[in-house]
Amino acid sequence: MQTLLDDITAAMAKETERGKVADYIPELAHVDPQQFGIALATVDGQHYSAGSATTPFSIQSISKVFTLTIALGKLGDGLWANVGREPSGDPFNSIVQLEHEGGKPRNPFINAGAIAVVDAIMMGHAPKETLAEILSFVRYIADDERICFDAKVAASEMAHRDRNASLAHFMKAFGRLRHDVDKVLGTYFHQCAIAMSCEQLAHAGLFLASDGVNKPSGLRVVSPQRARRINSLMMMCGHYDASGEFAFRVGLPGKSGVGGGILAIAPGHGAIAVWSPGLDEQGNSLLGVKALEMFAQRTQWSVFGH
Ligand SMILES: NC(=O)CC[C@H](N)C(=O)O
Repeated sequence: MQTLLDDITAAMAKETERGKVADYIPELAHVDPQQFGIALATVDGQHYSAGSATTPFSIQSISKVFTLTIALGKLGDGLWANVGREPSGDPFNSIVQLEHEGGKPRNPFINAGAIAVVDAIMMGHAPKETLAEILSFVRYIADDERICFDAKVAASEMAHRDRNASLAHFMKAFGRLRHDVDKVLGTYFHQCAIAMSCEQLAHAGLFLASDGVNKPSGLRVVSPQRARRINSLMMMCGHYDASGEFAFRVGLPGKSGVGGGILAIAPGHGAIAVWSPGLDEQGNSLLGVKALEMFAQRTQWSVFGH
C-alpha cells in the first residue's frame, strides 16, 4: 500500500495540468496548486500516507458528510421531509430545481441541501452551540482534538455569500428553513471552513468503511444500514453533476470539496483522502479524481467489481 501511495504521488507530481484553485472564496485563492497529499486508513488499523498528507486544508463540502450523519442521528428518517435523495445533475450551487420542487433540495450534498441539513441540526440553538457540536463530532471520529475552524475562510465566504444567501432565502420562502438565514449561513460557512489534513480525514471517514463502527474506540457511530445509506448518497451525489463520471472512473462512494479534497470510502477496506487544490469545471479536484482512479484500478476496490 505504501508503494502504491508513493507511486500515485510521484505520478501526480509530473502532471502539468493541475486545474484551477477556487477563487469565488477569495481566501482559498491563495492556496498553492502544486500541493498533493494522499492518506489511507484501513479497517484493520493500518495507516499509510504520502505527499502533503499532514497539511491542513479547507474541507469545504466534505463536511456535508459529517453534518448529514449528525442530522440523521437527531432526526432519523424525519430529515427526508425537507431534503431529497436523488442526484441533481446540476452544479453544487444551482438554484433552478428549487423553484420546481417546492424549495426541497434534491440531496444533502448540493449547497441548498447542506444548508437545509444544518438548519435541521440547529434545533433552536445558537450557531456557536451547533458549531461546537459539529466540531466535537469531527474531532471524535478523527480521534484528533487539534482539528479547528479556519475563521478567515469562514469570514471570506460570509462576505461573498450572495449565491448561498439566495438559496437559503428561497428555501425560507417555501417554509423549509426554521432559523434566521444569516445564522444558518454563518453555521454552514464555519462547517465548510473546518481545516483537516488527508491523514485526519481518512481517519474520520473510517466508520463508513467499517459498517458504522469507529475503529479506534470500537464504539458505534451509526448503524450498518445508515453507513450503507450515507455511502450510497456519496456515490450518487458526492460529486454533483460529475457524480456519474466519478462512479465510472473510480467506483467508490466519494465526497469532494472546493478546497480540493476528496474523501472516498472503500467499504470493508478503508477510507482514502486525497488533496490537490486545483479544480475541474465541476468544482472537483482535478488530480484528486485522477489519483483515486489510479488507486481504485491498482487495489481493485471499486464497489462495482474488478
Ligand atoms: N463544493 C463545495 O465545496 C462548496 C462549498 C462552499 N462552502 C460553498 O458553499 O460554495
